[in-house]
Amino acid sequence: MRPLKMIAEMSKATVHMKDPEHLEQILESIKDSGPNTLQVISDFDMTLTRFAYNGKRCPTSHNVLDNSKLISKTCQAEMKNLLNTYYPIEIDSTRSIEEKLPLMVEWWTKVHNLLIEQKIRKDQLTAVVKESNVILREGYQLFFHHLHELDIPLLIFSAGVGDVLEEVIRQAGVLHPNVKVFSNYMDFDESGVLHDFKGELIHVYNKREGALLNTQHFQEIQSRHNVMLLGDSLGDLTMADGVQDLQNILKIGYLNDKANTHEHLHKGMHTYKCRYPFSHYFSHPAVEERKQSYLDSYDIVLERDESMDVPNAILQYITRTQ
Ligand SMILES: Nc1ccn([C@@H]2O[C@H](COP(=O)(O)O)[C@@H](O)[C@H]2O)c(=O)n1
Repeated sequence: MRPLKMIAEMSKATVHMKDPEHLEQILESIKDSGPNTLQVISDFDMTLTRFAYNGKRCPTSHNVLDNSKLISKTCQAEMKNLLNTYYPIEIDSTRSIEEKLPLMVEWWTKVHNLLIEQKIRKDQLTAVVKESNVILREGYQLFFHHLHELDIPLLIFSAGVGDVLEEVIRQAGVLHPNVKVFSNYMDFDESGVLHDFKGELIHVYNKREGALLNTQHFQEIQSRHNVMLLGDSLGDLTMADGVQDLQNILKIGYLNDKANTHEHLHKGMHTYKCRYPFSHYFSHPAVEERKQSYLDSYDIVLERDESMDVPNAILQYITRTQ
C-alpha cells in the first residue's frame, strides 16, 4: 500500500501537501535507510509549543520572562516597545534578510541587556516556567519518548532563551539525553545572578546545524544524512543548512493561525498575557495569504493544528523496521 494511505493522520483536515508523490518518495527513502540514519531538527517556540490554548495566545520562551514577576513594570513596557518596533520587521516579507539581520541583532541585544539589568536569579526560573502559560503541543510525550527509545537525536534550534525552554522540557519530563538544545543561554555569576548571555547571539537568521561545525554534537550527528525538520516560519527552513551529505529532508511546517486571535488579543492587551499587541496581527498576513508560500516550501503544512499527531504518525511510519 502507498505510504500516505498507511498513515491515517495524513487524511486529517489540517494536513496540506503540494506534492504527495514527492512526499511519498521521501518517506520511503528515509524508511529504507533505517532509524540510525535519521536526525530530527526542530524549532521550539510555536512549533514544539502550542500557539494558543482555550482561545488565548501562549507565550514564547522570551515572553515567559517578559510576562513574569521577575521583570519590573518599566522594563516590561520597554520590552513591549521593542516588540512593537522590531516584530513587524521580523515578519515583513518585503524586506530582505540582509536588511533585517542587523535589526534583529539590535532587538535581541537590547532585550538581553534589559534582562541582565533585572538581576534575574537562576533559582527563580523553575517557578517562573511553572507559573507561565507555555504548553508543549498535544502528543509531545510520544514524540520525545519515541525518539529517545530509538536514540534518534532531536536538535532544537531556538532564538529564544535556552534556560527557559530547557526548563519547559524538563518540567514536562521529556528532557532525555538525545535532546540537544542550541539557543541563547544565560550566564549567571557565582551568586546565581544573571550577568551575561553565553556565546554567540542566536537570532532567527543564524540558527542552523552548520553553526555546530567542529563541536562534539556535530560528530555525533555526522553520519545521519536524513532529516525530519519541524518549523513554524519560513526562516526555520534553513535550520538544516550545514547537514553533512544530506540525503533526504522531510519538512513539516505549522501554519499557525494569526488571524483568528484578534478577539482575545484585545483582552490580552490588558493582562500582558498575549504575545503581541493586536496591531501586529492586523498587519500580519492571514493564514490564507501565507498558505501558498508554506506549501511551496514545506512538504507537509499543518494548518491550525495544535497537536503532534502528524509528526508522530510520520515518525512511527519511517522508523518501523518490518
Ligand atoms: N524579545 C523577543 C525576541 C524574540 N521573540 C520571538 O521569539 C521567536 C524566536 O524563537 P524560536 O524558538 O522560534 O527560534 C521569534 O519568532 C521572535 O518573534 C520574542 O517573543 N521576544
